[in-house]
Amino acid sequence: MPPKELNFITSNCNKLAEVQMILSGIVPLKSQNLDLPEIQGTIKEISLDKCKRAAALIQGPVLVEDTCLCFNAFKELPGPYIKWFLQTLGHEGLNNLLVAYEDKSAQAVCTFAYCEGPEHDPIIFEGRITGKIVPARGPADFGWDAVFEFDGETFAEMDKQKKNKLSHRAIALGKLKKWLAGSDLARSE
Ligand SMILES: O=P(O)(O)OP(=O)(O)OP(=O)(O)OC[C@H]1O[C@@H](n2cnc3c(O)ncnc32)[C@H](O)[C@@H]1O
Ligand SMILES: [Mg+2]
Repeated sequence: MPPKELNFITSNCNKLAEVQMILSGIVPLKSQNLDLPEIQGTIKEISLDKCKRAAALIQGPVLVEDTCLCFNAFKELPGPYIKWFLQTLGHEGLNNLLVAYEDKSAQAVCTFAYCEGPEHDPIIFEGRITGKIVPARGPADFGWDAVFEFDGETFAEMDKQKKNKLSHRAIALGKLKKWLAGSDLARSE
């Protein structure tokens, strides 16, 4: 039997709110608040491992997501370690890291992984958007949104609906939606 809903495992309520908005009317979404251990590795390896851990814990189908912020001048670091960089250095510190470089461009990368259960291989959906790192503007309530500028606006200044149409997360979920449209999961709604 195909699952009738997606179970998004995340400890981040801001991510959850965006995923709820983007998937609204597409597929029923439930969520469990778990902060899963994250390995070191490539973006793909981290998401695959996170998904397998979640499926083993929940003993059922799960959707997980990992977000990276990759500075091009830093050859894509901090990447998956952005959470710890942000927590330690703050918005100003992220800007200071790039002071010595002319290239302030950065890629926001969102990688969803879905699997049907502990015995199944996860499927990956990635979304990527290029912007630049700027001094903070707008509300500081979601991660690095205030220092990531895309098309003249930081994500924090941007209307939520607009962010959720064009963001790294929207691009990744666009791929997930296409996959759902061709799968039993989408038909089971
Ligand atoms: O439980 P999980 O889903 O892992 O939630 P998390 O908050 O630990 O998230 P990550 O491990 O993916 O770390 C990504 C970091 O980037 C931040 N972040 C994620 N998506 C973002 C977005 O769209 N805009 C700004 N910051 C974001 C988030 O707050 C973290 O500090
Ligand atoms: Mg995390």
